[in-house]
Amino acid sequence: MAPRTNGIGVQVENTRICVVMVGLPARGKSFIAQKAQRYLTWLSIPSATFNVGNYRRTDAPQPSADFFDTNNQEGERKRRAAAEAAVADMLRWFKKGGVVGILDATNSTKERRKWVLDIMTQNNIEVIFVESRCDDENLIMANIRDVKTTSPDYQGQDPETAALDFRNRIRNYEKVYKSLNEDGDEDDLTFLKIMNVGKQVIINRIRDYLQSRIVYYLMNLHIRPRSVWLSRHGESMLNLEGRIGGDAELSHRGEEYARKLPELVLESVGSDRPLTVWTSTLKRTIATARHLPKHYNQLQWKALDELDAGVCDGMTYQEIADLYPDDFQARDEDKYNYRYRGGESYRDVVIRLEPIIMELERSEDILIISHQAVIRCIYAYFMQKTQEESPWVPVPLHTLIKLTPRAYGTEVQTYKANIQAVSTWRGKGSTAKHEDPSPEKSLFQTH
Ligand SMILES: Nc1ncnc2c1ncn2[C@@H]1O[C@H](COP(=O)(O)OP(=O)(O)OP(=O)(O)O)[C@@H](O)[C@H]1O
Repeated sequence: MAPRTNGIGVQVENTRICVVMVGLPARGKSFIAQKAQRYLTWLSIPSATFNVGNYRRTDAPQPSADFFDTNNQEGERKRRAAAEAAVADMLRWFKKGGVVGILDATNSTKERRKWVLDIMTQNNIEVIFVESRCDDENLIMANIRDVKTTSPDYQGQDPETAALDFRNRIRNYEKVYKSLNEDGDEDDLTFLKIMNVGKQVIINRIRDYLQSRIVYYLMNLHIRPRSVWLSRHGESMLNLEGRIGGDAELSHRGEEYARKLPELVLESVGSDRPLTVWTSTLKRTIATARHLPKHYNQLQWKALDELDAGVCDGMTYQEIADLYPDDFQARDEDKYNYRYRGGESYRDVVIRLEPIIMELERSEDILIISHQAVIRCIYAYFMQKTQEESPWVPVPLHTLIKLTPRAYGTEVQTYKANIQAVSTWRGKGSTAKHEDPSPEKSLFQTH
């Protein structure tokens, strides 16, 4: 059997990594875990998160702070049982082909970390500990209000009482908490310690490529409020003819969209704070960005160029179906993996977009003007679309999409320019030049 590879080209046949989160409550462990899982899944690396709190809730659905007191034996027993159940499930999942399993729990004592390390090592699974430390009281309280008072642990309770109880829960953990290698005797462990949301990071004994990708990604995360805007170029001359690829000029209506875009952006930003604009290197995206304010920084990325249709570049779908019927069918059957002859697949596009995603994570407000397939891939990253779904997502022309990352997900808003354009969406099996996606396919709530 050929070795399994994935979106970052790593052979993962023998690699299995358990990422063990470490840190007091409300330090963003679940936030970090779900982002890492989303990134790895997007790159086709089988990954899953095992949240010990979810296991504990089956036995203790709404515990008060004293449940987490280390002198509470009943509480200790139940928390230990929850950790054991999560680890057992993770091991079963690894046996079925999992590659990166994330253990989302406080793991705040050396004993607990050693326990996980021993089990994983016995099963030939590498372990990286990822600790989030934060001593910014304001941020901790904001986190508690943001996500903890609405947690199932406090369902139906007064938010202020819940926040207070959660603060007390943290105090119970603080009594026994040991930061990674705090006493100098965990120096052999592989770990990443993130202090105050990346102000300082410590990296210890990172070994292979996949470990270093995970660490690099996590080092780049930030939580400053921001949005990412996505727009396709204005309608092009080839869009009018229903031809794919090429490097055409904008149509008359496409030009109109380019002129309207600054107003649309201003409306959706809600202030005159400047955005950084990334376009592809193709004429139609550069022309679409041309009327944006001069004080917006603009950058062209080759990685944002449209999916390369190889020998089919410049053809209509009907021409492709006539000339390459087997290819046409193969693409419909597995659009994510189908690679045009001499061109690219969606999978290839995701690989070349990986540096874009990394840069997006590091950045603040960015407006990306790119192409249908590329925007589908970026959208899939933020919205966790599967490989089956993402190549079919309708991304209409003359529409601005605003993505705003939140604690555990991404909010989407769309702004229509109300300038007519052809539809370039195509349903499975169809060779129509311009087909409207059925209303239920329309994903976006429009402004
Ligand atoms: N590195 C970080 N340091 C502090 N806060 C962060 C960090 N990363 C994300 N956050 C914030 O943490 C909040 C989410 O908290 P989260 O639920 O992930 O905490 P947790 O550590 O998993 O808590 P618990 O142990 O109770 O599950 C979000 O509001 C997010 O903005």
